Amino acid sequence: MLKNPAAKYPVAKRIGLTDRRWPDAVIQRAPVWCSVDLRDGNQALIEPMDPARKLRLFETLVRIGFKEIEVGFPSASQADFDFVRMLIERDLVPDDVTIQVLTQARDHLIDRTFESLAGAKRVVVHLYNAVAPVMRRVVLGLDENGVVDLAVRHARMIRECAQRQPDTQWAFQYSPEMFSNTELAFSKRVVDAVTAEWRATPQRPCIINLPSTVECCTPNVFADMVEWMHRHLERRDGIVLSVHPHNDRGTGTAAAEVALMAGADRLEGCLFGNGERTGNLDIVNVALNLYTQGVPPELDFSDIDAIRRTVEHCNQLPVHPRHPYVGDLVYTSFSGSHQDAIKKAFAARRDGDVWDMPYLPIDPMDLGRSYEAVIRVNSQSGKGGISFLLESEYGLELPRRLQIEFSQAVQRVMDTEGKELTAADLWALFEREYGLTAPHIEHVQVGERPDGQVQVVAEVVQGSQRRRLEGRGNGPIDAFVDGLQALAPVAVEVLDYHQHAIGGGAQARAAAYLELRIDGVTRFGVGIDANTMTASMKAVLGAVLRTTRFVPAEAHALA
Ligand SMILES: CC(=O)SCCNC(=O)CCNC(=O)[C@H](O)C(C)(C)COP(=O)(O)OP(=O)(O)OC[C@H]1O[C@@H](n2cnc3c(N)ncnc32)[C@H](O)[C@@H]1OP(=O)(O)O
Ligand SMILES: CC(C)C(=O)C(=O)O
Ligand SMILES: [Mg+2]
Repeated sequence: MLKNPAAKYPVAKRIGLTDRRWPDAVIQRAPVWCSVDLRDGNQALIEPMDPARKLRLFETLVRIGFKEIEVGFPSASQADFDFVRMLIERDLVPDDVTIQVLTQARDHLIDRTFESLAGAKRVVVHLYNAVAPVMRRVVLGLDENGVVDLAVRHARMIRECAQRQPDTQWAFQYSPEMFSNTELAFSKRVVDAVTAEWRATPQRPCIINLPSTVECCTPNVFADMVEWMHRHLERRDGIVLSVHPHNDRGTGTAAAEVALMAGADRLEGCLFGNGERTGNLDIVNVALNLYTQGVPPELDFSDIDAIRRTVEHCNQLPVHPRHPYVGDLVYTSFSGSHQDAIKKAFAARRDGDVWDMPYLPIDPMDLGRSYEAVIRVNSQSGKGGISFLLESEYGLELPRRLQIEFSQAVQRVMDTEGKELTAADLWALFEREYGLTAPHIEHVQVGERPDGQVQVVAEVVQGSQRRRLEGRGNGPIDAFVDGLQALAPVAVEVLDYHQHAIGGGAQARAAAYLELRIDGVTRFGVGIDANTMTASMKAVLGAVLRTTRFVPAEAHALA
């Protein structure tokens, strides 16, 4: 790399718009959206879409709610020509949707374009030619007058072709290609000449589309350029001002948003940002940015994964796992402090609250995603994430000190295995750690003795062994602890007790969490059972068996 890049790359330009208004603007409504997936997106694919894929994507775009869809460059290839014919001949374009087709400013291409459009109901014919200095010099070999003449002659040709097909409702669009690399005064000159040729009026507006064909400046400079055009173009009230950002600097979304603030009415882009090189503007990104600021985007992404699958199938390109709003990992927190905040915010959330969720800019449910992937546990995670998964997947509401205790057990596993632990892994570890599978307690009888004390009789089943337990005390847990002495002679003191139901109705079970001091060591026991009392006894038994074993069975054979 160069020590002085300015020797090779020109220093960033400034527009000098000292009274710019866009920084204070707020986007209050959705722009007119135009999908260019089937043209700009398609022309950038390793293998352009076959007709079946094109049609599938077209139908998806319609379902999402696009009213303007650029369906191809019909003069470029037989495939694009045939696709346009198919849409028209099979009447596949809904009444509220307008198809758009692109053509270069070249006579034979315009003729072929109109040939493809015979019988169409509504069409935007999109004309472009390059206007940037490098393109004038190197590609077209024309001076400024020559480029204006090229644009106007072909704009006229389009108007005349359209007049010969009066049954179609025509609209015209012009793009000064490489607008972002062009002197503003020259862009204005070409555009004014084209809108004059098309006689643009508020009643018959045309679309002027300003492309950052190659994104080459910071978004604020692009915004200045758009605002300058917005304020200086002739016949502005007869123009729908559109922008077509690409993403070469990775700021396509920002450029589009500031362009809307600067006066643009319409955005062209592709789903998930497919398109030439680094892609076109990602329409989903901008639409959902609006949504998360309370503006209805007028596009429906309520099953975003189905849309992504279709787009991946049609483009034969994957969507990155970190892609905004849609990637596999974008609603997932691995790190402990994020998980802790998310868990607490979910617990504090009430129906009707505004969305104010740390680390989650949108409710995944709104896009048809679940909360399942919101928290995933690895070595960066803490108690919050672990207990969130046990609660959301298994209904366990662990008390805080148990969360701390269990997270240490999880961390020990993490330290040796270093892999992600799923909710099922955590559950298996929890069952093992707290002895939830064995032993069982059966035939529990709780009664009151003549002296007012409570008596508990139960059977403890461990593998093939059955052990009788009998004890008395001030309450059932006290009596159970007393009975346990004969099986496992340890000092047990109950420090704290939590309990809740898991599930509801006939299937409901109780979870009991007891914090005990056993021979001076503080430990938790966990019990789950259909019966509340049995759940508590299981919790005591589980905690005792975490510290000691039963005395041999022979000494206390079942009565
Ligand atoms: C920024 C964009 O996305 S613009 C859209 C770009 N999309 C595409 O190019 C995809 C479809 N394109 C194609 O299939 C072909 O390029 C075609 C059919 C349009 C033209 O094919 P060809 O006639 O073989 O020309 P080729 O592709 O080599 O294009 C270069 C010619 O077009 C001319 N040209 C390039 N841009 C323009 C323009 N905007 N207006 C007029 N002429 C142009 C060039 O000067 C060159 O002319 P020359 O042959 O006299 O030197
Ligand atoms: C045809 C034009 C609008 C284009 O795709 C671009 O300049 O990027
Ligand atoms: Mg483009």
